[in-house]
Amino acid sequence: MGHLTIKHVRAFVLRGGGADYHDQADGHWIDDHISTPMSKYPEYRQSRRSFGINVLGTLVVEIEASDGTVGFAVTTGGEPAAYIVEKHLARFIEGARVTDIEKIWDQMYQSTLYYGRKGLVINTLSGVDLALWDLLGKIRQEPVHQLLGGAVRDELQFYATGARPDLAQKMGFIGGKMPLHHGPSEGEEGLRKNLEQLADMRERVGPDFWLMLDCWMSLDLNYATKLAIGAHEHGLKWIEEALSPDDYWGYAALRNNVPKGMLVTTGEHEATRWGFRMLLEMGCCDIIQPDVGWCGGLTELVKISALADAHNAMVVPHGSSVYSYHFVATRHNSPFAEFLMMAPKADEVVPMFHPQLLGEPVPVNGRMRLSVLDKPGFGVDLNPDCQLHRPYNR
Ligand SMILES: C[C@H](O)[C@H](O)CC(=O)C(=O)O
Ligand SMILES: [Mg+2]
Repeated sequence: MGHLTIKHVRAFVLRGGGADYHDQADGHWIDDHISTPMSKYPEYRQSRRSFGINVLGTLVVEIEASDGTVGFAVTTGGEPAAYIVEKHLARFIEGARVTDIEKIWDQMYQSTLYYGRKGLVINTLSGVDLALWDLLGKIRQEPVHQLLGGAVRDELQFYATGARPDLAQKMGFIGGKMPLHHGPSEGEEGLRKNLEQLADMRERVGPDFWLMLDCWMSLDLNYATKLAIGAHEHGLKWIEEALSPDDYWGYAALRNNVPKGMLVTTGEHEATRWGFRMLLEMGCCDIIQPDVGWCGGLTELVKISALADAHNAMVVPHGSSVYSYHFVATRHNSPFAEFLMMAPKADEVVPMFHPQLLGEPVPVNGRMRLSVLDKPGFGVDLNPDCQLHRPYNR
């Protein structure tokens, strides 16, 4: 096995849902007047697709070993990411040993530093990294959670993100996270509506069910503080991604400002151990939420998680389906996981990356047995019904 090398890497683009989970049709809860950094422009307030949240589409990275085994992964990044894989990163991948994951990561990161570090480039690198882990798992016929050192629990438990925590409660989830609908540019009236929505949901779910608000980078410190104080009487468990991911200082101040017991969470748009080091050392949050498809992949997430552990912070990865399930199972400081409700009305559990993956497991009663993940690699296949497009076939 040690002598197996990588023969080919191929990058494809896919449209419609899946890893680019904001790429949904009209009427989906995920695009219904959600507060964003663009909400200050009234013409971009009603829909995130209006400002282009879904322009990139899904990147599919396929890596083929010299024995013909193929590993793959999906993330966001679409055509520009496919360009980076084929025209730049391929040189570090093809010809390397299938076990060279750490070296390939370092070469991809160092060689893109002058135009990378965060965002699209790290999404791309993450996609390659996840495909390498999938390939190694498939070659060794072991699930990725075993390659990572083994699971620390037999079952994962989930909270649900979506418009209907009351329905998520009935489906067995441990909590519900709602999108915030109104930002600072909608003034006091918007703030009142945000709090009314939370109060209404608290009424429906009773006193003990976790309720959280996802602010998707859209607030300023003053608004976030007022929201947190107002939300405290409705038992808000955490306020998520309230500020710009660049505002480490704002997060540190917000953490001081929120009522005792309320948690501050962020990090889904942060990347690499260096970005998370800022969040952790500056005391920005209680829970970090890296997305394994965006933060640098699994190789980097393991390092980020160790850093968080040393700072007594939990790591609850953002979405990302099987790619995070295999990780969460192996970490003591990841006691629960997120499940993104991709049904348009958030009224049923559907696989998060549907329709792009086959065999994608979902929580049942808000839980997932580890045995469900006991398949080689990440345990999923690409759906052959999805139209793959390879824009930069070398
Ligand atoms: C619901 C949020 O606006 C976003 O679409 C997903 C997210 O940030 C999360 O799951 O966390
Ligand atoms: Mg979020």
